[in-house]
Order: sequence, then C-alpha cells, then structure tokens
Amino acid sequence: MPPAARETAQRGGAGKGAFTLKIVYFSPNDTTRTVTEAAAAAMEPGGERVDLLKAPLTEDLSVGAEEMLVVGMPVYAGRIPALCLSSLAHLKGNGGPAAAIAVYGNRDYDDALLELTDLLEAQGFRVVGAGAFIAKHSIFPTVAANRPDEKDMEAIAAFGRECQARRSLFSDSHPGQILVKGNRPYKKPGSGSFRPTGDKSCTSCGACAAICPTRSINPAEPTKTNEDTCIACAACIRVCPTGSRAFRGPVYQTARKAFELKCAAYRLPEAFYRA
Ligand SMILES: Cc1cc2nc3c(=O)[nH]c(=O)nc-3n(C[C@H](O)[C@H](O)[C@H](O)COP(=O)(O)O)c2cc1C
Repeated sequence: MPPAARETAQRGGAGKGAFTLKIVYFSPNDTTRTVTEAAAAAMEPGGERVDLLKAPLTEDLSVGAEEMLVVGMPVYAGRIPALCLSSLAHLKGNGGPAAAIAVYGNRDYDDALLELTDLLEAQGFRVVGAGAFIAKHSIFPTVAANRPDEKDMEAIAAFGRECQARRSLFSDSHPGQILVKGNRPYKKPGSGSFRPTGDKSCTSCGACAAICPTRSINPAEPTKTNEDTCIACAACIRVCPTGSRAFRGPVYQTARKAFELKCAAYRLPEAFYRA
C-alpha cells in the first residue's frame, strides 16, 4: 500500500490490557472521519489509520485477534460506496473484534450497515458493535447541516465505550451474534443524478483534481467533471479554496428543496451490539 494512506502505528492505551486499534475510513467530506475518530477515541487512544480517500488498499491488512478494527463508511444510496469494496476486501480478521460504522445524511442508511457488518464477519471479524450516525448530507449540505451535534457526539462516544467493553467477550467457544437492521438482498446500488462542476472563480490550483478519488477532474480543465466516473462524493467541493466547485443548476436546486422537506425530521443514532 502507498505509505501516504497509512499513518504511523501507535500502541493504544497504557499498560496491561492495552490493544492497538486499526481505524479505516473513507470520508470525502470529512464527517465519516470525524465520527469514526470519535468512536475510536472512546475505545482507547492511538491506533493506526488507513484513509481510503488518500489511497485504496491494494494489499491485505491483517488485524490480529488482540487488536480491534474500526471501520467507518459513508452511506451512498443506502449502500457502502462501491468504490470502497475492493479495499474492504483486503481487511482480514483473525477471529478478532471489529466495530462497523455507517454515517448518513439524515435520509436513511437502508442496508449499508448490514452490508458492512456482513462483509466484516465474512472476512473473519467478530463485529461487536455496529452504529449508524447522522451527519451533514454531502450532496445537499443544508440537510442535517449541524450534525453530528453534541448529542450525536455523546451517542458516538457511548458506542465506542460499549464496543470497547465487548471486544474481548467473544471466542470460538462463545462466538455470540449480532443482528443489524437492513435487508438482504441489499438495495440496488445507485450513482445519483448530480455532479459538481467549477465556475469562473476557479484558479486552476489543482486541489480538486488531486483529491478526486476517481480521477474525474482533468487538471487542465478543472471546471469540468467526467460525469461517468464521478461518484459525487464532494471531496472536490470541500478542498476548493475559492468555492468554485459546487453542485449547481435549477434541477439541483429544486431537488435540494424537496430533499430538505423530505429529510426534515431529526433522526436518531442507532447502535446494535453482539451478544
Ligand atoms: C453519492 C451519495 C449518496 C448518498 N446517499 C445517501 C443515502 O442513501 N442516505 C443518506 O441519508 N445520505 C446519503 N448521502 C449522504 C452521506 O451519506 C453523508 O453526507 C455522509 O455524512 C458523507 O460522509 P463524508 O462526510 O465522510 O463524505 C449520500 C451522499 C453521496 C455523496
């Protein structure tokens, strides 16, 4: 794996009983990282980070039974982002614990948390906790604009503490089980209708092209977007220093207003635990 994607490992916690966390996330708009880091911080300090926005995993990442994997994924059309599946396939559990986190924009997480849990269990992890948390919608940022809020952060920390409390409770002789909300077969994946573009305020700085995980922006023509490969993740919008990159146009504005109404109700975090 390219060194850029993995940050220095540190021993978590101090003294006897301390474990190392492996923390993996894909977070183009930074909320999934915020949530995942907050949950992990409530488990123990330290750990090794794999940021899938910087680079996908191309080699297996083995997580020892004495360690804990913490994975955070944003929800895209009720599923795990398809782009992340090849990276997630490289996570290898050895009967050890994992925490699964889905972060969504106050519409619904549908089958994403179940999909992530199933995937981790199939790859040798015992998922001790699975949590769905709400954050600002990256396509319609006026939806859940202030989430995660203080109450969310309390729920995320409580989730982290509960996962930590359960991480060494299970073994081959006491495997336990976890039941997570969602349906099988999972929802059909969707790619959405909107793609961000740049406007006249673009200075061709190259930040958008550099961050784009699907290489959908040509640095020579940075106001344009390859609509076929773009996944609408909004990383380009987040890093644009002039605010040039945005979802725009009358169809988008109409959809945004409709979506604000549809998703106005305050959704609560949900957590499921292995027992
Ligand atoms: C392509 C795409 C599809 C999305 N689909 C959903 C969805 O099905 N349900 C939902 O509530 N939020 C959805 N969202 C919103 C994200 O799940 C949410 O904003 C999340 O916090 C983004 O994580 P990030 O900030 O780490 O990028 C979608 C966002 C994108 C970009």
